[in-house]
Amino acid sequence: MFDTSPQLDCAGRILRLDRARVMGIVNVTPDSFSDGGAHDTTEAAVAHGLKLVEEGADLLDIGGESTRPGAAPVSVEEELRRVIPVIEQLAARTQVPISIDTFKPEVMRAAVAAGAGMINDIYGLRQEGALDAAAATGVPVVLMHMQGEPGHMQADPHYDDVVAEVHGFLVQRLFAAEMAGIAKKNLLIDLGFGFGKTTAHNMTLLARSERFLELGVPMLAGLSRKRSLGELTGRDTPSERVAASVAAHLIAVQRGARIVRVHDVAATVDALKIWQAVEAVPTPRAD
Ligand SMILES: Nc1nc2ncc(COP(=O)(O)OP(=O)(O)O)nc2c(=O)[nH]1
Repeated sequence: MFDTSPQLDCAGRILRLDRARVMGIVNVTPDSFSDGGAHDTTEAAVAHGLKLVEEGADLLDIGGESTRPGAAPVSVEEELRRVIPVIEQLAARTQVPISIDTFKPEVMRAAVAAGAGMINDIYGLRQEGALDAAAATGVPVVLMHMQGEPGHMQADPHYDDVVAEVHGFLVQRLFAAEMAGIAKKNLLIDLGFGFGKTTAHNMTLLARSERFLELGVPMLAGLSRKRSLGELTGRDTPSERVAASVAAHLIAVQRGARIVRVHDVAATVDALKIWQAVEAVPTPRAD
């Protein structure tokens, strides 16, 4: 029987989605909310990426601009200076697919030319030129929901029906991407936890994740160390939210997520091994 499970061709590096996959976060930024400054030189970022692959990351997500509320905007030149050397070195020194976390078309093109095999866009390709740039690269694209802009999205997020509104947004972005020439097999969605949402909104979306499976594309979930997890646990320091992050991503996988975007790769890989061991238990035959 041929393998019918979906897979992504990330510029020649195949990411099989026969089981949940772990995307390790490499923020080459001075101000990311949970690890800003920890890896903001090329050497430190490359070393961190290699460590995450050692820990079991199935792919890496390289980011050069923090999206946390109030983060300083970064120019195209500065973002390229930060991410391109890291992508080049990681692509040369590891076999896993490399994703670029950017919404700028110029960075998308340059990152793929440098060896990235996936685009992760928190704006869902809404910036001028992003649809065409992503289509031209031919690599898979993550379309994420965000209400508002990073600078003020958390001021007072409001929805009449957060599930319906996020669903409608993603339907529209999937349509726009396909109209721009991006094949549906190269599209993924992300509910955008923490991007213009309260903790209640985030938990509602997590609880109803399965609602989005009907869109027919793999779902990515990114709750790692986020503020909502801190609110629910009382853990004010992002690095103290590992258990909460693992729990949230396990639930996301149980409710349909195929990729989880995490800072804490080793802990997440271990948790998913338990999940997969239980999933592997055959269903008893109905006699
Ligand atoms: N697809 C996707 N991409 C994302 N990029 C950044 C962040 C924010 O987290 P982080 O990168 O840790 O922080 P910062 O944006 O401050 O660098 N979250 C997501 C997410 O949930 N989904």
